[in-house]
Amino acid sequence: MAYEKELELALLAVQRASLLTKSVFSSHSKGTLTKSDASPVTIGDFGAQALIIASIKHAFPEDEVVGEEDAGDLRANDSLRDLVWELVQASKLEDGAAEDRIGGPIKSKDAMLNALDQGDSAGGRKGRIWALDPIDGTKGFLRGGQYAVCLALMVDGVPTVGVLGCPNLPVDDKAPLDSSIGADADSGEGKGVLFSAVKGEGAQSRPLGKGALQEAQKISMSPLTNISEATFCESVESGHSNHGDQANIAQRLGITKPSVRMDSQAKYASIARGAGDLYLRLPSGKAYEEKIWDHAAGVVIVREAGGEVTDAYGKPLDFGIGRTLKENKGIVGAPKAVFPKVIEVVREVLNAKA
Ligand SMILES: Nc1ncnc2c1ncn2[C@@H]1O[C@H](COP(=O)(O)OS(=O)(=O)O)[C@@H](OP(=O)(O)O)[C@H]1O
Ligand SMILES: [Mg+2]
Ligand SMILES: [Mg+2]
Ligand SMILES: [Mg+2]
Repeated sequence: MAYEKELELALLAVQRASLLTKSVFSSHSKGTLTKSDASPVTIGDFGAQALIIASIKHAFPEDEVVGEEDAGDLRANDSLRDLVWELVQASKLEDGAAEDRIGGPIKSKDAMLNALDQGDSAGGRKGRIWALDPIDGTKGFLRGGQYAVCLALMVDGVPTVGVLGCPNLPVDDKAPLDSSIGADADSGEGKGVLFSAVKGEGAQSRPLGKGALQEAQKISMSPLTNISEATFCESVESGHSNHGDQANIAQRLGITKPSVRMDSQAKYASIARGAGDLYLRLPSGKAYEEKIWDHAAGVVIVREAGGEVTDAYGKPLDFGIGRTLKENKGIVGAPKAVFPKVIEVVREVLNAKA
């Protein structure tokens, strides 16, 4: 199998970081800060990024990383830095051999800050670059809703290996997807899934455990024959995608089921395993460049499960031009068989506004 070592490293690193985020949710003060774009970041985001980058650099020292966070706030705030350090030290896989394969514990506070700062790659079209979102859906995480730890390896600008850790999704791939899934105050007890895919090799899910990797099973998108029976997933925040346009598209497709709103790339995971069908993310109107770490892992997983993902105009997503998808607007994901119909209707709705 291609990229076997990269996949195992990504699965174990995402698993360890997902366990860190769960421990922040259940027992720590979350150390929440507000970033310059008014979005939240917590000690969970910092700790998860440091651990994952340390694992990548242990196994593949030459690889670059495009990560959402950096160590700036921690370098300026001693007590926050100490909180993250405590958290990082406490986050170990229960299986010693698995923990060793991802490099074991980070050696010092300085090493932790340096790892965090190594997510500073400018991205690009050449070579091996990892895209990392240590907590996607930070607002969902804070509420006890959906969030995801997201890691993808891009090779020459093409997402090639993708892993999503979704601690608050049900283990059962076919569990019904209703609108309560993205809601608040989920303890995550008995839940947690690791999704993964390698380009050309299919997509899988397995329970999110605490030690060695558990057995995986193949996932695939639902063989949707009647599009009016589709379930579509969208963001919780109306500022992140246009709920009005999305409702309009659903109506034109004859969809009567209410949308399922949830934070994070848990949306991609949910359609990839056939629990939902469509992912609609229409531009919210404000000038916004989608970040590659918000999509790269989910896109490989959906494609390998039998889906297609492009921007809202049907244009291929270009992950090779930097840290953002600046040549794309919005995102649409659907099973391959119905994708052309979905894009046709999305274009109609966008053209009607132009
Ligand atoms: N204006 C705007 N438009 C589109 N997207 C934005 C915007 N602002 C932020 N973001 C990014 O959205 C990430 C969360 O996306 P979601 O689809 O999960 O949105 S939501 O949280 O459910 O509302 C979120 O990821 P995290 O920061 O990792 O939580 C942001 O990177
Ligand atoms: Mg963020
Ligand atoms: Mg994100
Ligand atoms: Mg994030």
